[in-house]
Amino acid sequence: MSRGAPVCQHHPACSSEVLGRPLVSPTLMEGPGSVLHRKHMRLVCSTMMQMSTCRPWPGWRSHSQRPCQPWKSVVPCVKGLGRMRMRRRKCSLACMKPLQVVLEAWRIGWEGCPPHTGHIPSPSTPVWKRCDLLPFLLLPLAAHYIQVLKCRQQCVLEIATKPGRISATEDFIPSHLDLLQFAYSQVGNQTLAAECAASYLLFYPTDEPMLEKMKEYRTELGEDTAVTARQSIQHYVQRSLMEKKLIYYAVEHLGETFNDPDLWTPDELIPENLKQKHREDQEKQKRETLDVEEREKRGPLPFEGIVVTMDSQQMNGTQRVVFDRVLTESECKDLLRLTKAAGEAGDGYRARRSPHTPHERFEGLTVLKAMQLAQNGDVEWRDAKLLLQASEKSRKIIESYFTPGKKLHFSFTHLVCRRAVDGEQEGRMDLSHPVHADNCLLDPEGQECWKEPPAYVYRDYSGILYLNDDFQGGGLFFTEMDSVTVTAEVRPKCGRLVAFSSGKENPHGVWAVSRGRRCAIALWYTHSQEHAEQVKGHAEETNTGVSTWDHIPPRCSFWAFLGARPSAAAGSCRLTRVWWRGQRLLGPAQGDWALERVGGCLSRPQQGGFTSSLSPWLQDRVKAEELMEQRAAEQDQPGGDKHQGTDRRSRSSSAPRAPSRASKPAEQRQKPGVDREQHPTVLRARDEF
Ligand SMILES: O=C(O)CCC(=O)C(=O)O
Ligand SMILES: [Fe+2]
Repeated sequence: MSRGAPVCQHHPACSSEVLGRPLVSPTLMEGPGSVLHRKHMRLVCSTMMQMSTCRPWPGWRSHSQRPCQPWKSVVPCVKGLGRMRMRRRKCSLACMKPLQVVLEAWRIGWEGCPPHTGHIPSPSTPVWKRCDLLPFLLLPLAAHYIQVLKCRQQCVLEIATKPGRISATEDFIPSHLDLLQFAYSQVGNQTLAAECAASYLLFYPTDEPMLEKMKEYRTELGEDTAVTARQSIQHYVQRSLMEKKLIYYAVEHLGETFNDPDLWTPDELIPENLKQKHREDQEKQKRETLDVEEREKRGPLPFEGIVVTMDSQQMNGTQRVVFDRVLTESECKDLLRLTKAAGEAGDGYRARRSPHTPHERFEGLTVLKAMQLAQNGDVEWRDAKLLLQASEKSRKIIESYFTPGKKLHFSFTHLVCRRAVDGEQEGRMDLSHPVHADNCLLDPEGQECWKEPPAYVYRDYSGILYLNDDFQGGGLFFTEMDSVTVTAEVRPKCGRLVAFSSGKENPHGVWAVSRGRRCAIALWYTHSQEHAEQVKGHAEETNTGVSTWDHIPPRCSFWAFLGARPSAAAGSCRLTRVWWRGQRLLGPAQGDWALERVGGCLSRPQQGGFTSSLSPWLQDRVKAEELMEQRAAEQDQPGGDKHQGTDRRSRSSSAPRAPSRASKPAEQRQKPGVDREQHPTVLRARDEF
């Protein structure tokens, strides 16, 4: 990387350096094909690279495709720079519009003023023609001007935001120039490479690696050859610096605030009190980083018998771990029995049978669905309860390992199986689950992961608790941000829990399941109380006619409306709109579906097109736990069925059962003879929940 430390710490390629472990060893950092070389290739400019035709992906088996030559991207990259300039100019002009209006009004007022002072206007003169008041107009005008400057400063974010995205690429222009200088040097155009390097140095004048590069270019081009930065970049930097100076002056003296979009703003421009805050933020970030390192030296796990099979280091990444023996063979069998019912329920993926690949069928079961099935007598209570317990056990393990002392809440849990569709496996080249990150939208070309909807941005940790290994394929793998370089693989097996932080540091995917059925409990956790699956009273319903985002409680990240077509049959409702921070994600803005009946806070965005009862967002886990409690209370009552059904109690996992609704009397269906006492050995000594 040619960029220096201040930028480096914000750049994904350097993030592991910040965490204390260099991503690449120095020997790997040079020469074509080196890690550094590849990293450069994938930098910001790749938005414009034509890589889609030549990019392989994990699972790709054809040898016919061309290797990539990303430095061919110089031309689109240069074009990109031109387009960028135009967009920024347009944006700046738009910022000036309100100022022009005010200035025009002012000019009209000023024209009527006599050339000398001391003019006393008559009281009936309109305010804007009161020349004696003109000095007082200056203050609002200055405030207005500062707004214009701030607006212009934000223009860089507009050009750095890809179409369809909400968040901008950090340090966009300097990164672009950095890539461009590299690409030019690769194609042997040292003059333009040097020009780009000089332009880059306008942003980061003390950047050591780039200064080094400049020296090399000068030597290659001859000391007499003049190397200057691009004029457009010179103007841009000069003007931007001037704007920043004025804005920061206003911040210091007029109580303005400013969210500087640039990382390159020189330190000396920033007022002392802001610097102080900046330093404190950095300190905090450093402390958090250290905390992560510190946490690598973990304390004892909250359960006996569990082993850490692989840690982050062994998995070539950060915040990754594999635990074994989280479940016993018999527990896996019990849970697998539950998955049979999941096959019919088709829940968990919102009833989509093949959300990721047509070559596999996905069958899922949420904790609530499992409890409801148990209530109906379709599955065993103990199996449904085990699902709740296993997910809580995993939560405790993950919390104690990654975030001791900081509560992790459930965000979403489902038991999910992927079954290879017979006759559909021949020549298959896709994945069971494409490479993704769990809390952001992975953009491998841009080397970014966008933390914005529809990603589940509030997820902090992910866990997958595997139940079996009698299938072909189906390994979990981690990659770099490019989504192709595999850094670690995990083979599922009963009782194995893989856990990792849900962010961009952990892109992952699942190899195709080419034979059999692979089952696991997928778990996501959050630090945010707001998004916790189990917070009682969080979900709410209202009939108060919320119709715009302004009416929605600020603590809600998402808001959904349930509505019915005026002509729809009574009770047939569907989710008609979902809002996220003022933006509509789903459904029409106004009009034909406008008959909203109920609105409510969502803990996660609901993806389109499902029909449901009135409260689809009511928290699964709360309800599941309530059902469980209800069930336990029923059994505690004299005459409760804990005195019945000993046959079930004594049945072992190895004796297959076919739970059948028809075989049970109706009253027993509600309370099959299982209670907490019946499974003291299912989870071991310290397994209190
Ligand atoms: O099942 C697995 O191993 C991973 C699944 C996964 O990554 C996901 O559901 O987000
Ligand atoms: Fe995932």
